[in-house]
Amino acid sequence: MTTIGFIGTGKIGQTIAFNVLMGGYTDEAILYDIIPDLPQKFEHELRHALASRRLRTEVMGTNSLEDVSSCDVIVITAGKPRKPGMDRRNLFVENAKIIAGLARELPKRNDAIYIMVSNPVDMMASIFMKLSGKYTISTGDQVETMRLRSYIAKVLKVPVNYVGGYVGGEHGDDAVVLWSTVSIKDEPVRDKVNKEEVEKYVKDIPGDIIKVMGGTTWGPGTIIEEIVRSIVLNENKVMSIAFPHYFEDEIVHISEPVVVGSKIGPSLESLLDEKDRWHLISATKDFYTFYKESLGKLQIVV
Ligand SMILES: NC(=O)c1ccc[n+]([C@@H]2O[C@H](COP(=O)([O-])OP(=O)(O)OC[C@H]3O[C@@H](n4cnc5c(N)ncnc54)[C@H](O)[C@@H]3O)[C@@H](O)[C@H]2O)c1
Repeated sequence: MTTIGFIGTGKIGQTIAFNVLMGGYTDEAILYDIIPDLPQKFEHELRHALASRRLRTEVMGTNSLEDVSSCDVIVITAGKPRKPGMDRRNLFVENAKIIAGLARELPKRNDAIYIMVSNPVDMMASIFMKLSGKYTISTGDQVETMRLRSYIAKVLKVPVNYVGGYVGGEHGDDAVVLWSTVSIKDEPVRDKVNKEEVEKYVKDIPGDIIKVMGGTTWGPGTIIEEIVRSIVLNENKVMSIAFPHYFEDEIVHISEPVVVGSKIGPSLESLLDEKDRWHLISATKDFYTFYKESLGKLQIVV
């Protein structure tokens, strides 16, 4: 029996929950938000969709955090989204307060897996794990990884399943394409693509979507569902998600290709070339510097 909890049922929370429930692999879902009646009405929407698909998943909308306590996997999307032109890191203070509150208030199960989605996602995962002591991952650069593959497939006019490769580091503007992993039909990509153009696309496209559509929903909503599925069904897929790394005196969440199943790991970092590994170390240091400074500003909360 698997129960999945969703903390936050706004735009991205709804999309992930819908995708997960339509996958038919969970027995129960608990939907939680602070907005009165929102999760309850979303519950009805999902019940109608489940009836149409003839799926027997139980679903409950609630405004009580206590109800999420028995879940096996908990997806956290609570928090503010960025506005057009805004950097994800600008959300740090506002969202850290929400995430710190959840880390303190959420009745915890020791063996649950917490999946952070709220931005800046990797730092929110680190804060949640630091304050709650519970194992937390972040959706990290799996979203960028799919943006990378889709763009290369489009420019080279090849089926997207021919394209391999991962993006790593911190989710957002500092993400790095791990070029030693990028391949077409298992052959290294070499100079078949304009690397600068690819990197620009991966970084710019979410902001461009936000300008027109108000937020990114369908891409991340589907990609994050795949992370949930890989954990629940123990599929052991290699994905570029961020998991806890111990650096200096902090836990930091940095993405690199790693096996994702009911347990996270092993990492495939040792298979990357020297340049890509150097980029990951540099991303870790940069993360740490910003994170430490920002934690300092949050002294009242943390
Ligand atoms: N990791 C990714 O790839 C990715 C992709 C898309 C969005 N996001 C991030 O996800 C977050 C949510 O985005 P959105 O578009 O769904 O925003 P949204 O405003 O539509 O939804 C956020 C929801 O969080 C709820 N909320 C706020 N505080 C809460 C609390 N303490 N407990 C429970 N719920 C609470 C709000 O009531 C709201 O319903 C943002 O930080 C956004 O940047 C991340």
